[in-house]
Amino acid sequence: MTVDRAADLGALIAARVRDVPDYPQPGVVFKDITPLLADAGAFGQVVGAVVAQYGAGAVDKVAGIEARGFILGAPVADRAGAGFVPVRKAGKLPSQVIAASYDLEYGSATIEVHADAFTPGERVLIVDDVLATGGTARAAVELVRRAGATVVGVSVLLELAFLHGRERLDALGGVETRALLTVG
Ligand SMILES: O=P(O)(O)OC[C@H]1O[C@H](OP(=O)(O)OP(=O)(O)O)[C@H](O)[C@@H]1O
Ligand SMILES: Nc1ncnc2[nH]cnc12
Repeated sequence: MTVDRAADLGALIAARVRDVPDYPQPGVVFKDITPLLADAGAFGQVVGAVVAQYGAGAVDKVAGIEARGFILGAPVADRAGAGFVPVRKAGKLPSQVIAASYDLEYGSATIEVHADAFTPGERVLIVDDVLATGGTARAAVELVRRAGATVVGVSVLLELAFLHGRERLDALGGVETRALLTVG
C-alpha cells in the first residue's frame, strides 16, 4: 500500500488550523494555528516536514518572521543544524538594522533584521506560518539579499493561494516557495 505522507500531513494541518471569520477586521478569515501548536504530535510533524524539504545541514541560517514564524522557525533551525535569525517588526531589535516595508492582507508593516545577522554567501531559509499576499515574505527575501546572503527558499505551513503570494515571490526570481498545505 502506498501512503501519501504529504496528503496525510495536509489533512492533519487542515484539521488543526482554525478559521476565525472577521479577524482582525471584517471580511478576513484568519487562519489560527494555535490548535496545531498545542498538539505535540502535529507540531513535531510540521517541524520535521519543513526540515526534510532541504535536509539537515543544507542551510546555514533559518530566518523566522515575527511572530508566528518564530514559533516554527526556531525548532526548524535547531533540527536542521542551522542558526536562527529573528526578522522582527520595526523597533524591536537593539543594534543596527536594515528595514523593509510592505502591505499585507490586513494592513501594512515594516520588518527589520540586524545588519550583521548574516555572513555574505550564507544559505538562508525563510520560515513563516502563512503565505497570503506574499508582502511579508517578499520583504524578508529583500532583507536577506541586501545583507549579502542567499535565500534558498521560503517555507510556510499554509499558503492562501487566492491571495497570490507565490506569484509575488516567483517574480523576484530564484526563490523556491514551499507550503505544507495550499488552500484556495
Ligand atoms: O503574505 P502576507 O499577506 O504578507 O501575510 C502573511 C503574514 O501575515 C501574518 O503575520 P502578521 O503580520 O499578522 O503578524 P503576527 O505573526 O505577529 O501575527 C503571517 O504570520 C505572515 O507573517
Ligand atoms: N488570513 C490570514 N490568517 C492568518 N494569517 C494571515 N496573514 C495574512 N493573512 C492571514
